[in-house]
Amino acid sequence: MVLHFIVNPSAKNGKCKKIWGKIERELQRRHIHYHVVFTQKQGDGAKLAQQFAEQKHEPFILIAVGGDGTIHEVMNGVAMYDHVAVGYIPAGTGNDFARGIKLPTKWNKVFDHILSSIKHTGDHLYDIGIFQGTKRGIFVNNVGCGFDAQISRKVNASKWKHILNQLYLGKFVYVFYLLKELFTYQPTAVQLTVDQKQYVFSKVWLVTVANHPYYGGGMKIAPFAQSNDQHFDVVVVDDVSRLKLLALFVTVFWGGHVKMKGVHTFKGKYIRVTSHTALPLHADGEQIGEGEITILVNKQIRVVK
Ligand SMILES: Nc1ncnc2c1ncn2[C@@H]1O[C@H](COP(=O)(O)OP(=O)(O)OP(=O)(O)O)[C@@H](O)[C@H]1O
Repeated sequence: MVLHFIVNPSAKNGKCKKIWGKIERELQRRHIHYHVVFTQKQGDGAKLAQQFAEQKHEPFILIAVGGDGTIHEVMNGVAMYDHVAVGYIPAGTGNDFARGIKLPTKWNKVFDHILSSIKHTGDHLYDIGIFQGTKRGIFVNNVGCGFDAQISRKVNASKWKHILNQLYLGKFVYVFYLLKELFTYQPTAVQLTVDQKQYVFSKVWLVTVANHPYYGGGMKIAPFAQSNDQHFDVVVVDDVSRLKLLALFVTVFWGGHVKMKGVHTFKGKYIRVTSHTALPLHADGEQIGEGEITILVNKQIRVVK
């Protein structure tokens, strides 16, 4: 058997390249046949993954090495092909997908798990979500509408992000924009459809549609979400003061925010979010434009872990 890898050497501020070096030595030490390709820029993960899937006709395992952006791209490339099982070795800064599927934190433990799963054909099924707004695609962690998407949009556009990331101070850019938007963002009326039911909220800060609990590098935004139940958890934050929203960003680290007044939770397979204002949107932290969005549980993919 040959293991196929897609590695994003730039993930974790370039540390992923070193982690791959260690994985490669381990593969050679164990005499495991492997084939590796490296991403060179944004979008390569999806293209390379799709190329693998189209070239191969027998079932195979494709292992992504990088952060949430890398697994997002790889899943987008292979989600429609039933002969691919995906593995993931976390080597990013946030690693929410790894938390979501309960992977060990150390790469060598994940690697051992993958190898023993392969021997015992221990694949797990993972829900794949499809979003359709101004853009269409697959998400693996969550889709966000509103305040949080606005922060990630500002962070990604910031010239400071790259500079501070190099100094391992990238989180400060998030904190800066979180505080800035906390004082300037205008909550808006939102109509939400979850399966056949419709809800109207008047002052929405954010709507998150989550496949598993974790978000933004370990925040437990949807504490009860399960990535294999073929449903998504929806969290709406509506009509809370700016001060309370700040408190929410503390309690969210242990999932305590779901008990706060103004936080509403739902579960469904079909979710639609509309608003009269152009809501900023993200999928797995990547910008996907603004406006209305529809989200569906699409299918399940085999994950080796
Ligand atoms: N060779 C490359 N150079 C620069 N960027 C790349 C390269 N290959 C991929 N990318 C892009 O890097 C971005 C970040 O990658 P990724 O999310 O995996 O790492 P991270 O940001 O360190 O981790 P996390 O998302 O878990 O915080 C992705 O959007 C991806 O498209």
